[in-house]
Amino acid sequence: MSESAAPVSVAEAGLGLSAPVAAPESVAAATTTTNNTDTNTTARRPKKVKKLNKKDIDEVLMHDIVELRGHNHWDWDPKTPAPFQNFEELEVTIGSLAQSGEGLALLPDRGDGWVVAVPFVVPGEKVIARVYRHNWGYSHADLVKVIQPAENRIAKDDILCKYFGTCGGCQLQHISYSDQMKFKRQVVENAFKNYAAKYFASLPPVDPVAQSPLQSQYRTKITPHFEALHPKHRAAGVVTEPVPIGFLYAGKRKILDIEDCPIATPILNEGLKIMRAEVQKTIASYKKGATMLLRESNPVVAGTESEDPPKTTKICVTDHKASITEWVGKFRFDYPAGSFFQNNNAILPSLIGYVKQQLHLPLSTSASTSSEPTTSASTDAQPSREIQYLVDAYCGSGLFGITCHEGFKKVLGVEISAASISCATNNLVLNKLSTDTTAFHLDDADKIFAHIDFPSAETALIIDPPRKGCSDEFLDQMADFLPARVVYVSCNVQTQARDLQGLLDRCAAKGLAGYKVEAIRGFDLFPQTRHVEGVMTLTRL
Ligand SMILES: C[S@@+](CC[C@H](N)C(=O)[O-])C[C@H]1O[C@@H](n2cnc3c(N)ncnc32)[C@H](O)[C@@H]1O
Repeated sequence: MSESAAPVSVAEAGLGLSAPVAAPESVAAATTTTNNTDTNTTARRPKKVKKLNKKDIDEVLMHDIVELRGHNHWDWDPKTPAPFQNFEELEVTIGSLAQSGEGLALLPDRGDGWVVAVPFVVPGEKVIARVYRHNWGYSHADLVKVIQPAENRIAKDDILCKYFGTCGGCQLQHISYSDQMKFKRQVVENAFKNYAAKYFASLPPVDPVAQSPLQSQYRTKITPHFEALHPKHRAAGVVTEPVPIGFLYAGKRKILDIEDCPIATPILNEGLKIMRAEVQKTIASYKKGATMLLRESNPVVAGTESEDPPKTTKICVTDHKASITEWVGKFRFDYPAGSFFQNNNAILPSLIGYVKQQLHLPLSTSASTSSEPTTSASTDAQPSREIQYLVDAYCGSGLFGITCHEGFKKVLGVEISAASISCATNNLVLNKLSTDTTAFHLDDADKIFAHIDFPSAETALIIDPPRKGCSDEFLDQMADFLPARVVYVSCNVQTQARDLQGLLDRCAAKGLAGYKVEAIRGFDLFPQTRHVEGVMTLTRL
């Protein structure tokens, strides 16, 4: 990271979120949110984990707490008791926004500088928070009331969803979309600062986050839950009132009844109404609760070739095994409803266009351009002369291998799920790609290079692993093979940054120059939530 792009807090980064100001009339001056009750009085010390995984959200939060507190939190005495009564209500001023989307408030006079994490707030705001769970030097709290809202808090009437602040699905609807983009850029930067710390000074500035064309009605998959009736009521066939069907409350393992989700596509909300009615009618037949699946699809006969993408009608599919049909630009993908596919179709053309550009950056020159992502998945990117082969690791049903195949002599995808590989192979046929030049293999990505005879100096590698990131074995073999270009796509920027450091460490241990990081950029696949997709491009030195 260059001097000029030195890390700054979210407030400093130009969000204008820091100064507390008088409440405009229209602003929600009082916001009551979740009422968590699972308090304990002893602080829990998280293990300082070497291998970050998706459960380590507390560890990621610690980095934000250290930044706010200004001294090393890892030295904090774990025996320090939480300086609060159970469910104590406190007036606090929010100092920064953590990557979890929670606001952090430092209480210098409590417990040697205790920190309180409060959801649905904006830096600079003065709020009443009720603490309910204590960790190592910080406590989680519910937001009780905003007493001095920030100028840029979205007015209550303009907030997208009436369940915002109660539902655990979205964290950011109370801040504008442009502020969400600044926040997410900072999340990406902080991930590299904290998890690729050894190499942070040499990284290029993190590019602005690419926006989603749709900021609501974008999710093509939702999974609402419901609980079964109490056994006593079920046995007696007594249904006193409808069961809640929806998503988890913020901070609680309890289901909030939701009849409409504004970030889901319209057809999914129509499907949700029908499914909710059916579940209520048949609730007595459920011995256990369940998670429903609703996925948007295009109405074509699955597996058969068809014309151009249909422009209008969509359908809602609820059977896990049924086949979904989805277009990304000119490419068609069929896959089982229950398997992985990206959930924001609207942004995929620009994500794919950007990945194509990055794959084909010239190898020999410094290509640290922060070019805007293109808007079409069929971008005619010219292949660099040197790169001829593409490996798509963790390929799923072939999204990157198929959409990015142009300009490569051969493309090979590897994936551990047999169902996904069979879809990827079928998708080759549907898109009329030659199976001589593009192929998908069922295997563990950890053994990917054992089967590849592409020359490494002419090979580009796309990595798109699950949230836990790459294994040590995967990084070992990557450092042995040394592909000329790597484009790493990830829904977890912390594990992505950790893997960068792991790869560069391995190269350094072999006395190799390793890789130059060309670009790091977030893509907003998840508007209104704290999540961001990271894309990082590397060139072998
Ligand atoms: C985030 S998804 C990406 C899929 C695909 N690139 C896409 O965008 O649709 C990660 C994929 O990695 C696969 N996967 C998980 N562990 C794997 C492993 N050890 N080897 C190969 N594939 C794996 C999962 O089945 C899943 O399809």
